[in-house]
Amino acid sequence: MAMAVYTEVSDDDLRSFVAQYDLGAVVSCKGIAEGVENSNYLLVTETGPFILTLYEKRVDPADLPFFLGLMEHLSARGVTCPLPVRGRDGEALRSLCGRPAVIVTFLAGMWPRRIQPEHCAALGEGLARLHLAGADFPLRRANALSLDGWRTLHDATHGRADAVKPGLAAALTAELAELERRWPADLPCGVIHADLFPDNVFFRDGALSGLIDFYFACNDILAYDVAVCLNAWCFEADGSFNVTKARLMLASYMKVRPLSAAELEALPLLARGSALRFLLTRLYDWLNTPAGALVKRKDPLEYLHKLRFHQQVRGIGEYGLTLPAGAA
Ligand SMILES: Nc1ncnc2c1ncn2[C@@H]1O[C@H](COP(=O)(O)OP(=O)(O)O)[C@@H](O)[C@H]1O
Ligand SMILES: N[C@@H](CCOP(=O)(O)O)C(=O)O
Repeated sequence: MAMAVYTEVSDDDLRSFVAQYDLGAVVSCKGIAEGVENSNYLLVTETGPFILTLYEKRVDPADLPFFLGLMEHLSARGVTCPLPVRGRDGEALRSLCGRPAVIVTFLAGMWPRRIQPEHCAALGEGLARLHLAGADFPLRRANALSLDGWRTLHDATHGRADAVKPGLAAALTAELAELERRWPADLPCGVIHADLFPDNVFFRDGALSGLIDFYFACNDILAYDVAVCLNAWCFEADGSFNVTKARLMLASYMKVRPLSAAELEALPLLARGSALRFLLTRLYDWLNTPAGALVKRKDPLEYLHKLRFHQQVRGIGEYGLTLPAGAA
C-alpha cells in the first residue's frame, strides 16, 4: 500500500501553526497513507475538515506560488479543487517542521477504484472545463517532464533499464529519438494538470466532485493532457484498450472544448509521449527506491504496454472518433 506521511508533526507545533488561522482549535490530525509526493494530514478543527500538506523534497518551493495560485484561480472559476486557506496575515504558504506547508479545503468524494465508462465521460468534461478556466491564469511554469526531462530520465536509467526487461533500454532510446524529431510545435497550449489519474479525481453520487494534486501542473500542449487521461483511464487491468471509454471521454471533452483536426491527428503521438513520460518516471523510481521502502513502486512496464499500443495506432478511429468532415 502506498504510504506517504514522511514528516511527524508534534502536537505543540501543530497547535501554534493552526493558531495563525481563523479555523478554531485543532480537534484531530491524522496522516493520510496514500499518495507519494508530500505529507498529507486530515486536519479537523472546530470549523470542519481540512487537508494539511507539508511539501517534501520533490516539490521545488519556487513552484509553489504557481500551484497555489492556480488552485485559487480555478476555484474562483467554478472548477472544484482544493482552495488554499489564508492565515490571519493573508498568507496561504508558511513553514512547518522546516518544510513549506499549506492548509487547503477538504473535498468530499472518493476516487473511483473501478473505472466505469460514465467516469470517463465526466472526466472529459471536467478536463475541458479545467483547460478553459486556466486560459487566463497569468503565472507560467514550464513542463519539467517534457522532452528535456525525458532525456534526463532516459540517461539516468539507460544503464540499468535492461535489468527490468531485456531490450527496454534500446526501446526507450528509439522512442525518445522519434518523439524528439516529431513532437508538435504549434498545437494550442495552456495550463494542464499533467497527472489527472483516477486517484486525483473525486466522484460523489456518480458525479465528478473535485480534482486534486496540482503539483505537476504547468503550461503545455492542451491535447497532451487529454493523452495523459487516455492512458490513465481507458486501459483495462488486462492491458486492453477500452475504445468505448476513450470515445466517451473525447466526445464529452469536445462538447466543452472542441479539438481541432490538428489536435486529433496528433493524439497518437501525444499519447506515446505521455506513455513514455510515466514509463520513465516509474522506471527511475523502480531503480532508485529501495525494495523495502514504504512507498509502493508503480509498475513501469504497464506503460511500456501502453506505449506499444499507441505506436501501432493508425488513426484516431482507434480512439473511437472520426476526423471532422473536410479535415486534411
Ligand atoms: N483537498 C483534499 N480533500 C480531500 N482529500 C484530499 C485532498 N487532498 C488530498 N487528499 C487525500 O490525500 C491523498 C493524497 O493526496 P495527493 O495530493 O494525491 O498526494 P501526493 O501528491 O502525495 O500523491 C488523496 O488520495 C486523498 O485521499
Ligand atoms: N500518476 C503517477 C504517479 C504520481 O502519483 P500521484 O499520487 O501524485 O498522482 C503514475 O501513475 O506514475
